[in-house]
Amino acid sequence: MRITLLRMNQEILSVEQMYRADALALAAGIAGARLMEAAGWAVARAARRLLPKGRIAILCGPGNNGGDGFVAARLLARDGWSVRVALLGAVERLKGDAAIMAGRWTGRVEPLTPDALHGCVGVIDALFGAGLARPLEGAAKAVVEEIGRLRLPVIAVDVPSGVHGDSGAVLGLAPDCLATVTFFRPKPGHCLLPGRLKCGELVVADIGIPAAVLDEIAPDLCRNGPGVWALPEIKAEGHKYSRGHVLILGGAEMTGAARLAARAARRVGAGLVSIAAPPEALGVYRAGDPGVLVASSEPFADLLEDGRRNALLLGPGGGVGEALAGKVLAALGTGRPCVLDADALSSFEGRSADLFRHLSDRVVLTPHDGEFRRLFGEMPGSRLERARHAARLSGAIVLLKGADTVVAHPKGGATITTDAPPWLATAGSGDVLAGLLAGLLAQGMEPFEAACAAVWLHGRAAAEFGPGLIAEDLSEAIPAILAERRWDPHD
Ligand SMILES: NC(=O)C1=CN([C@@H]2O[C@H](COP(=O)(O)OP(=O)(O)OC[C@H]3O[C@@H](n4cnc5c(N)ncnc54)[C@H](O)[C@@H]3O)[C@@H](O)[C@H]2O)[C@@H](O)CC1
Ligand SMILES: Nc1ncnc2c1ncn2[C@@H]1O[C@H](COP(=O)(O)OP(=O)(O)O)[C@@H](O)[C@H]1O
Ligand SMILES: [K+]
Repeated sequence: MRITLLRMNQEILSVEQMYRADALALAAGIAGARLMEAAGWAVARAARRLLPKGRIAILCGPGNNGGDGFVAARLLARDGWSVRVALLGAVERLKGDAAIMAGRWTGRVEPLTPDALHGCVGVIDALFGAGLARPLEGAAKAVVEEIGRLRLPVIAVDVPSGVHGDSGAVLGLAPDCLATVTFFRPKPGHCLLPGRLKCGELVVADIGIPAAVLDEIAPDLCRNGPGVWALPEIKAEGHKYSRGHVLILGGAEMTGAARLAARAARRVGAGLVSIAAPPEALGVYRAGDPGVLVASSEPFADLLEDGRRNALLLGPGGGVGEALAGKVLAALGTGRPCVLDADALSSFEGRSADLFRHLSDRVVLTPHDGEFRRLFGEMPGSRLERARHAARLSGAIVLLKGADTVVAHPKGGATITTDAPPWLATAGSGDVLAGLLAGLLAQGMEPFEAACAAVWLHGRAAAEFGPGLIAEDLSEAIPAILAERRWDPHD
């Protein structure tokens, strides 16, 4: 079964899917040269907007990325810009649409060397796009190094040359761009680090590929945002139990973590939040926020008996060890939606199979990279591939935290969050995320959507607050975000 993302209008296409989109557009009777003209037009438009007026170096590669460069050169020259075109390889070796576009360029074509940059105030990087197969070397490498030395502003065509479209990895080196103009839909490499940081502003240009090709391609990856989930409604006839009851397991030592999570769960709308505290720490928790219910965590099974406690969160400050592992298995045994974070994950280091056999897509695992390694070992591939693989392997939803947080469903769907600010990297911020997620689960959201929504709200709260943020601030920024009635699904 494929999972359907709500109003999936922020799709991300893999490089292979993008080639298929191209092929389907051609099969529908749209000429390749027309797509390339539109691509080059979008690049020229971005260049006019962003590059300083002066001589522009247009660096063309041996494939279709270079073809887009030739179109941009022609359009800019026609508008009176001074351009200098340099090609990697010989014009006679260009093929297909790239050869056609080189033919339509009537100016000079110089060989690609760092000299081509001299006297230029900006660069269009049309060396390699989707076809990048290996690290930059020779003349391409030398020119990109020189761009860095000269600190020239660069607009990349499709991707900064050297950035891998699927993984966001930099093969060898890639220019730091002012903007990147890609076509039809973004690719994972624009969203994952370090590629995203190389891109600068991302412009996604419509080049005439009909959106209907997506019916055939059926993408299962998208950018996270309000377009892909809907927050729970607050019902007029509701009462606190109908808004759900979150049960959070607190620890004996790190008592702040569960309290941060509890406050977040309440702010995001859970009707009730209980912290289950070890007997020796009950006093600490009882002295905390008065609106939180506090109960002894011993015996934990008793607390799980009341089915109204419909969303469970274990791990923040929980203390790594057998005791926590046992409680995790008891919580999973209820079949209720469950968030496993931090110590709940680390408690299964070296014995992850013991955990995985109890997981399902009602469970969300929320590791950062370190916890991920403890649970899943060293895995090859991009963060997207790793999160997807881990979700398949464990059977749970995996929310892999970081600057480019990935949420992956065991049956295939995934999102990447591209707009969380870096000042979220502060102690306790992960506990708040776990609390937001548990609070949304308690209100009945599907776990995958709840995970995506929690990540987005968390990032948005941090963005609204700005630098200087500490974990305690995050929950306080949530009400203003919930009050935003008009969410543009395209933003
Ligand atoms: N797919 C689409 O719908 C469209 C694609 N267009 C452009 O087409 C591009 C893809 O074109 P191509 O498939 O021709 O691929 P590229 O133009 O990215 O590069 C392919 C060529 O570069 C060589 N190459 C790859 N890595 C190299 C390296 N490190 N050093 C030296 N040579 C290397 C390959 O052997 C091949 O000859 C896109 O990035 C985009 O710019 C646009 O024209 C518009 C339409
Ligand atoms: N550079 C960054 N940019 C955006 N978000 C980040 C960055 N670094 C960390 N985060 C986010 O901050 C949170 C940190 O969580 P975590 O690592 O669990 O910290 P803690 O355990 O201290 O709460 C995660 O949501 C993560 O995605
Ligand atoms: K490029």
